[in-house]
Amino acid sequence: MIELDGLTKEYRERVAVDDLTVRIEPGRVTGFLGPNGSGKTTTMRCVLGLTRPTAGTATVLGVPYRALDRPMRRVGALIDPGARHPGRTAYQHLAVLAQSNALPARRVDEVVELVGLGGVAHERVRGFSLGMAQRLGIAAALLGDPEVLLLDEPVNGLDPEGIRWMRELLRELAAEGRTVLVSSHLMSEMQDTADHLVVLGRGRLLADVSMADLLGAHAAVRVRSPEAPLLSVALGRAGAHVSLELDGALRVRGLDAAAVGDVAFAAGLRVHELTRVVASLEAVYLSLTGEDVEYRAGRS
Ligand SMILES: Nc1ncnc2c1ncn2[C@@H]1O[C@H](COP(=O)(O)OP(=O)(O)OP(=O)(O)O)[C@@H](O)[C@H]1O
Repeated sequence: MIELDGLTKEYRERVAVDDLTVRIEPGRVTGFLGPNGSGKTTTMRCVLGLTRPTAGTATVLGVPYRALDRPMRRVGALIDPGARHPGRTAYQHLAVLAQSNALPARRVDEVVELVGLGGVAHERVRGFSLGMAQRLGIAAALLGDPEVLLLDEPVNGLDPEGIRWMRELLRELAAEGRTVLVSSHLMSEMQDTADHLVVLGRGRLLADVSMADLLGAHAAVRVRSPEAPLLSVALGRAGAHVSLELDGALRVRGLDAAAVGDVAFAAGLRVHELTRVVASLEAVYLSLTGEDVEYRAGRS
């Protein structure tokens, strides 16, 4: 469990995190979304005691991070994968971390295998690709077998196989009852990975919602009928919001597919297609954050 209460971080003339109150629950993957500069990394840094909040509190497992006994056994983080000694091998890097945190040396072998770095564990980190460096960062985060994980863009640099591996790993970790907070800009990936979403815009909380509820609220029904104008009127009378698609089909909100079929039947109108349309997280996210994007190409 991670709890933020009125968390605020101000830099000289910029509010990076603005009065953020939210609980990140265990047992599920929580996606942490927001446009560039919306405060995700700053929030994670506050939780990890790396950045001091201007106001408010961030606790993890009920206490501030710095008050945790043996923190690596409780909380794992991937926040700055570049921060490591380039002359060390992956194995040495993890062994130093394990030793300085009183973790058993065998755990190094376990996490090296877990993240798929077995073949390159004795190569210097200097020559690692972005994806290999990410895997090493994940290995370090998992070293203490922690209950809570904070991962800042963990799929950055991973190839499709790596992305799938990461998705399965995060889902397994959450299924084991851990708290998993993960930021990403890859919406299709997030849609397949996260159970819950926390969305920021300019440091403020825009949404704290389950994936099912968010996408369900934007679901629609697509219906084609040779009598579309009449069907549109009938659906409107039944309380639906109806719009016309480019190919002449109707897009219906406010009624599910069964209800749309029933309305058509009751009105004696023929239906040639009836499809439930699941919203994409990308579309919903863009409509949610549209006003709160700070950096946008081509904006005057
Ligand atoms: N050390 C710092 N000094 C001054 N401003 C900072 C500092 N760290 C972050 N900021 C500013 O705070 C805001 C939030 O940045 P942050 O990195 O937390 O956003 P983010 O949501 O993680 O962005 P991205 O998706 O691009 O990684 C940005 O405007 C950033 O420029």
